[in-house]
Amino acid sequence: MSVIGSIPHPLIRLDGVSKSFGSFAAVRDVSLQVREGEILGLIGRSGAGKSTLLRLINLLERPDTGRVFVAGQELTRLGSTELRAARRQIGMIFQQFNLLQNATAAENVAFPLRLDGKASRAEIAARVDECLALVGLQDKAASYPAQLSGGQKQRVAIARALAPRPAVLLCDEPTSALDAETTRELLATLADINARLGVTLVIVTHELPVVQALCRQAAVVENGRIVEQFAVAEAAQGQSTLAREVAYA
Ligand SMILES: Nc1ncnc2c1ncn2[C@@H]1O[C@H](COP(=O)(O)OP(=O)(O)OP(=O)(O)O)[C@@H](O)[C@H]1O
Repeated sequence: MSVIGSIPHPLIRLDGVSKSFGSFAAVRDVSLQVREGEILGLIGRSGAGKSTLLRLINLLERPDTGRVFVAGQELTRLGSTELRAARRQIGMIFQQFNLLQNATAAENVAFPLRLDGKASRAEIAARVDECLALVGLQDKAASYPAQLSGGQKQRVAIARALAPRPAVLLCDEPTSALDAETTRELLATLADINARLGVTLVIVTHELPVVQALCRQAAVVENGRIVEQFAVAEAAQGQSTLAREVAYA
């Protein structure tokens, strides 16, 4: 099923992707296209397969069948060295932030750049400053994760994900551990990153307000399939009751 129709030169394209865990089919024959600069929400009930679908985009989960393309490259054909290089195009953030606890905010942001081994110390330091500024955390460069609030930790995670200048940012329930006010601020930061840097966002959430606040497109995931896809502005006018039911279930 092609849910966003046929987009010329989509930035992300999944073709007939399936993934099972043992005998359980978590994602079933999903096809999806995401245009460059898009903000797409994947919504649905717990266990519907949203996170698995997201992780198939950067091959954190390898599909059993189907093909995955990002920025014109078929990831499902790449060997491990090429895949590592291709993944620089794809940043990711998680519900529980996944920061290195024994490293400062600046060291966390520098981590992917150090791993990459291409930039000089001075270049890394400049990029770290830039990325912490993007998320409004320059003054926390020397703080450790334990000294930061949940919202600040997620901002460090965003800065770290952006450091290698990805084209795509995958967000797996990025606000589920945050209160309402912090959620609003974080979603504004993500919208700003999309607008200023043109980074394409794909965000998994079970909260419809998150989709309404941030996304332009939404896809409803149910039993491992995309069962509905819609433009969020239309849904706000009351055209998608299914989405509302699913998200609030
Ligand atoms: N590594 C794994 N091994 C076994 N089963 C898994 C694994 N990852 C996911 N699953 C199962 O696949 C199904 C889909 O999981 P997934 O995390 O993609 O759902 P989700 O829609 O993101 O739900 P949630 O919001 O609860 O995370 C669930 O039933 C889950 O238990």
